[in-house]
Amino acid sequence: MDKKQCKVKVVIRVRPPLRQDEKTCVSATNNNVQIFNHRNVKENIQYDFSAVYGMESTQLQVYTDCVKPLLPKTLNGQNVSIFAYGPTGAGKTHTMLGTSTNPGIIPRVINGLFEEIEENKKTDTEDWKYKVTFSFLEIYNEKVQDLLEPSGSDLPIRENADKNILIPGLARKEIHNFEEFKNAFGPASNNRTVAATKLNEHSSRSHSIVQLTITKSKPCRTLHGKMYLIDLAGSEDNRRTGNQGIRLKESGAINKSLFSLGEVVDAINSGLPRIPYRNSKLTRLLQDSIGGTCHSVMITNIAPEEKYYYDTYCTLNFATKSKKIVNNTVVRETVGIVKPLPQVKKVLPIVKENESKVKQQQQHDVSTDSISSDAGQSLSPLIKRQEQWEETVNKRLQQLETNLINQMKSINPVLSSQSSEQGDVPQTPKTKAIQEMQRQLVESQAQLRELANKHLKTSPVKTTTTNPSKPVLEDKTNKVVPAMKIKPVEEKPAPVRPLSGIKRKKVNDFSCSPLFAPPPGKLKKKNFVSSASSSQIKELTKSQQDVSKDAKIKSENEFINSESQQKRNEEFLHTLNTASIKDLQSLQTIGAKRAKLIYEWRESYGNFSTSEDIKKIPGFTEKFYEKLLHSNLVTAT
Ligand SMILES: Nc1ncnc2c1ncn2[C@@H]1O[C@H](COP(=O)(O)OP(=O)(O)OP(=O)(O)O)[C@@H](O)[C@H]1O
Repeated sequence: MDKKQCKVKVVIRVRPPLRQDEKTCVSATNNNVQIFNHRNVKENIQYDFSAVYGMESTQLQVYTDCVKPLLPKTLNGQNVSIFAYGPTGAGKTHTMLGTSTNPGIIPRVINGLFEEIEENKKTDTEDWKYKVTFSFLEIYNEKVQDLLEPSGSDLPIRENADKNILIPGLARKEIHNFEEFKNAFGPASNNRTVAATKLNEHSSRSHSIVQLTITKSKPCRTLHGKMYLIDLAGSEDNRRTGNQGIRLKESGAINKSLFSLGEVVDAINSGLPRIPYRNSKLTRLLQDSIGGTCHSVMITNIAPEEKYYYDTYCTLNFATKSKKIVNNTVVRETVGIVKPLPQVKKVLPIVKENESKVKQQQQHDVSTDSISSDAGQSLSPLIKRQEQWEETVNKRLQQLETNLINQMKSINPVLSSQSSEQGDVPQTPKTKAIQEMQRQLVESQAQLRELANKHLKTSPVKTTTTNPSKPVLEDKTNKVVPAMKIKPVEEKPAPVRPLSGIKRKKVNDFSCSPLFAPPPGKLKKKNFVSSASSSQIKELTKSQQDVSKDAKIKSENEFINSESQQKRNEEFLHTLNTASIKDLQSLQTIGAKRAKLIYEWRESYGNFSTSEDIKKIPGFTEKFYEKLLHSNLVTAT
């Protein structure tokens, strides 16, 4: 079989505006979609696809072009999947199901199959027998549910020895004509999980899947074909859907499985050897019908209204990524209204270069099979290198520290526990020795700070002195890019305090400088005190010189609680609202994709009123926000 046929074909369908007075931002021609950013009138983005169905397109046209040619393949033992993808309210259900007066793909396929069978029977030279069965299921909140015979239980997905995917217990109904299908499908549709959201009165809250199996047999030979017709749940921006509670939970499951589907489509269309089918029920189910020797079409539905701009933009990017790799000819270009032509020429090579980077990143992602919400975050090599270095240093420090604590405890566990309870250490020769030890500790802390400052001046991530108010990052290619301010660690004398008072703070309660940010969750909260003989102190002193984190932790905690935090916060918000993609990327924990998302969100919806607003961007979780805020506020010092 021609390998090209195994790719996922991606087409676009634009639904007409639902109200005449709504402003639109999409224009479609045969192979091209343009979207206009109402916030930036100079910008329109163009996407090329092998097929684009505009607002005037009919159900018949979409069916005839995209689906009908695949019916003979199913009848000859091949697997096919057709799915409608897009944001909520963009026309997926309309495309797949339609209405009684304007039927969509599902009813047309059933009719078409029986017509095709009749035609085949007329021309078949051998006595083939045909059998068509259908099942109807939904995946709701990652649970597989039978819609033909609902039982409420989550059906398992299995793979047999021939690598066919099966759902034991799923009802299957044989049908001989369209009427029989309609009679079974109609009532079953009422079992589907549908609810009203702010954007769609009848929003599908699950992926609904019609599975058709077609058996063509004659003595000693049987061909098994399978066709999936899928109305995917809509990708959702919960800021606009107003989803809460159960709707919000549904939305999380929907977005996660769509993300997995995107990964699978990308992997297939990139020709990767390993496809991450197992990351969601949806992709697991589709394993034998998408990629490999199967034929798949993704009909990408978009809505033309301005209010859908960001959804449309994201959806087209999702679709373009797939399409780009299939044909290698897709051009995504940003054209200035004033001088469109020269800009087109300039942008093309950059897009190609980005394509190869994206491809490399995808290969890495798929090989590690990661689909966490952080999967989209790709750290720049510069920051990665720095993080690796920090981790090594931190591990070493932790090890030394643990040794020190253990040794102290082994020296005098009784005193250790007493002191931690009572807070005071009696003045004995041993405690004097401790005080000496503390003094040395403070000294070594100071030494470490000095080293840290030296490192900041010489490390690959460095500040320039030309304009202290606006430091820059310099990368290996000697390109100078603006960055967040990185100040050297402040030279504050750390107060001498009894060891009994030292309490380790949980590492993720604070974040140290870029040099010494500890890996999360490695240190545990500990109270300790010790006393030691002078010989033992000698032994420990060497370790203490390396262990100087306490003073650092304290000074940074002081900073976090200081008044200037508010100012830093404002600066951080300012960066979010004004920085270019490159600048955003230079923030701690923000990778290329997230930087782009922040930038695009800002372009679409305007400035963030608080830094917390970035949680409204899909994929920016509370946890990520806290990590981002914390590390950048501290880094900025
Ligand atoms: N091509 C079209 N022509 C006319 N009306 C359409 C078209 N596409 C969609 N609509 C109408 O737009 C509205 C939303 O469409 P639909 O319910 O199909 O969206 P959806 O993408 O399935 O949304 P959800 O993901 O929330 O289920 C419906 O009222 C539908 O009739």
